[in-house]
Amino acid sequence: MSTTAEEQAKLVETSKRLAAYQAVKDYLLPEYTRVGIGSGSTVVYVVEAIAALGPAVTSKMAFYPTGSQSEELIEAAGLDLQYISKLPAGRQLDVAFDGADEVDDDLNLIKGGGACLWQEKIVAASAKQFVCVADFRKLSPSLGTAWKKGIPIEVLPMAAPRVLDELQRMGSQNPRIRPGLPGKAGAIVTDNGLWIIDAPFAPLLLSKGTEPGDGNNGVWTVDALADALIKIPGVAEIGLFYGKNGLQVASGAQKPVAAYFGMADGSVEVRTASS
Ligand SMILES: O=C(CO)[C@H](O)[C@H](O)COP(=O)(O)O
Repeated sequence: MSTTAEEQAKLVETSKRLAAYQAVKDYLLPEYTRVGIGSGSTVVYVVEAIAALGPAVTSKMAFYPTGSQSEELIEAAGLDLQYISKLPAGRQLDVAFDGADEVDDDLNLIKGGGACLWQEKIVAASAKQFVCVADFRKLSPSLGTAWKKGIPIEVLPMAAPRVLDELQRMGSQNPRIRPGLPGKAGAIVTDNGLWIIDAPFAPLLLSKGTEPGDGNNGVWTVDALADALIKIPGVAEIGLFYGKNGLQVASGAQKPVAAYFGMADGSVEVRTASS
């Protein structure tokens, strides 16, 4: 049976909400005091689920945003807004929730569809546990399969032409500076005053158990590509969240400990990191 675009959009929203409520139920413990809040449309439901717990649970918690959108979400929900820049050295967030544009079988992520990737990575890596929430469209065997717009890369504007050249040399097909939203002339400007380049690559190989793909034949493993991208002069941060997961390192993990997917049949699929 075919679904209309409107029905499909409703299904997607329902699945985002299901994933968000389940993730909050499983990972937001009442004793927690510091919580990271990511960006995007799925995180709206995370904040809704948290606010629904009421002040008896949330009043002892501080919430740390990943940009101006999540700042507004936290404030509008009446939750205590704090900043990661004020988190004392040696302290971590108890948990951080965020969405993703694509999630592979190894829980590597593409993020940055909403242009918030740099702060998102800092907040995720500042948390003891990073939990991803998404709808069924984000599940993918390998990054670059479902999300075709390219890997979001945050760049210093003056370096953008050189970065584009280098990305093409690395095999990216038609990397582009992301334009501003309707009504804004020129490039999109991030919360950090930088630009975003979207760089499509051929689907990325999982790093685990694979010969390192170094791009020589146009094929990269996630880790090899990420390590190469972050070294390009002018690149501030990349939208690949990769490397070790939160079970393997005490802090600094970019990969989630668990990813929650709202499915089209109304169930929630949970994928957890293996050690
Ligand atoms: O990385 C992000 C923003 O930079 C978002 O988490 C990602 O784009 C997913 O967004 P949505 O929940 O709207 O699908």
